[in-house]
Amino acid sequence: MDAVANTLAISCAIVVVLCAWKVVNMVWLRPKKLEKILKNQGFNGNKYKLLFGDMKEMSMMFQQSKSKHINIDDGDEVLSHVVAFLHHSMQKHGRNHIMWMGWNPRVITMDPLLIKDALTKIYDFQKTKINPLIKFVASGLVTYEGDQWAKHRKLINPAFHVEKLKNMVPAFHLSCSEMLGKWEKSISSNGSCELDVWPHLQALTSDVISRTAFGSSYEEGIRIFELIRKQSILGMEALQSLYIPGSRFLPTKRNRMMKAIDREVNRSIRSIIDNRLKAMKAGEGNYHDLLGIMLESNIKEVEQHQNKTHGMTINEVIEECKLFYFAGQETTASLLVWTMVLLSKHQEWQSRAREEVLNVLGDKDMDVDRLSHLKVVNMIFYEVLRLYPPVVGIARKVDKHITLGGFSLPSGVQIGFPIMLIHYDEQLWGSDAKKFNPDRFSEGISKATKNQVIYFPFGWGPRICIGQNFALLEAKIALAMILQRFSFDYSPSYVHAPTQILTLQPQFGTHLILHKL
Ligand code: HEM
Repeated sequence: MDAVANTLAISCAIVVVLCAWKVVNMVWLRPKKLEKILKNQGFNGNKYKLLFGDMKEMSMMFQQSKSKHINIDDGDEVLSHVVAFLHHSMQKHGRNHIMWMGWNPRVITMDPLLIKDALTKIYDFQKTKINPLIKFVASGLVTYEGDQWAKHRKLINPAFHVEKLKNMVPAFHLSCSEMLGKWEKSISSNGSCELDVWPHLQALTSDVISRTAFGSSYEEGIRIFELIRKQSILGMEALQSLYIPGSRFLPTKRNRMMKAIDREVNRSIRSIIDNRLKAMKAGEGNYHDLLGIMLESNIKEVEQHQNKTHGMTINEVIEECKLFYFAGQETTASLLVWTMVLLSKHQEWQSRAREEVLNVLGDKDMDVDRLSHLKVVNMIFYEVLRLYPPVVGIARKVDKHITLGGFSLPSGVQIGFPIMLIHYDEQLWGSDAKKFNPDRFSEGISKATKNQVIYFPFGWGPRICIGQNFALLEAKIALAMILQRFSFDYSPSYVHAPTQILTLQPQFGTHLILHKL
């Protein structure tokens, strides 16, 4: 008996020692080893701090920046407001440096060749998984790797073909008309009104996703949008704090809320999909929406290979639908809101864009071919996406030893591509980098960037945003319709405070004066 008890005690002791060793290795020995390897190659950065790395300082700087109002004309102020920690650490440690995401080192690079190389090799440089709670906010295609990613990308691609997008123009148009109808009602007898356009633009892009994804109205999807918006705020909070492995299973308030929201969103989307599948079986309805095209592409693939593993499961389809809301809604609202802000500031560009819209479209119907002639509007969008990219940075990680541009990156290292810092960089863009100048895009993106990867608001390489044409078409229609009906300017109560809540958003709304034309 004693022998059994002894063996048990020794086994337990070994397990405890092994676990303790694993934890010590994870939070101290391994980070210190990686720090040494990276420092020896010239990457400077703050010294690794146990468990938190740079997270505490990052969170503190984020909170401090939130309480400040900034000068729209001062690019450095904008940067130190939006990406406070990164901006500060790049100034302190150089263009290629390291920062600590908890116990994981992240190499931040401003080098276009490294960016190009890493974003092309998608099998070597994979998405970072910082906090598993983020899966409640964005899962599906954006998070998959390898064969699973390739399969989903192939199945979802047809939904975003330009030919399919053409069929969605009436839905874009209808959503915009409804929003502008509300704006018109707010106009007072002097022909003007003050309006916070931010919630209206958010409602517009929600409405558009609802109609184009599900062919249903915003009213039906309203609960889904609200829930997904709440979920992104909780997700952003989770991202700001250190993730302790396994803590997602603890019954904390945030965990419980995120799980409850997720259950409810899944239930709502499943019911939409079930109804759709029934309608498809009965040969009813139109299948020109994202869900219809995705289900059709899925069914075709399964039939072609006579094998269900070639298609997506219903749960996977639900994840992709959630992703459309998340990835497509706030991002496009962000593009539109910063466009209105910058055109309020730069009235000459607002006039040029309106003149073009009236010349090209007049009172004719919107169609994709006519919209493609809006050159000035395009240049304005490119410049807005440069200065106010809805996604301010992306990251990857390496799971095995990789060489990148002569640097040796051991397994466990992450790489950060600070989109916004790169877009503002004077070495890459010239001395007017921080100024609003759509003319730089007058001969297209390749000319403006001299064919370097220094402009990537939609990401770059095989994993480039699948919805970029969708977003730009939607934004074009919305801006054209706004310019046809209104001119706009800042209200005295407008406060410029772009802030990152997963996407780049106006912290205090966007109060503008609208004048009916
Ligand atoms: C102005 C609007 C938008 C911006 C700035 C934007 C930005 C981005 C960026 C930067 C990425 C790459 C992320 C990475 O490489 O880590 C991405 C990927 C993605 N975006 Fe967008 N996006 C926009 C609109 C949309 C829309 C409208 C949809 C769908 C309705 C969408 C769906 C996706 C998806 C599914 C991915 C993942 C692609 C993959 O991994 O293969 N996005 N987006």
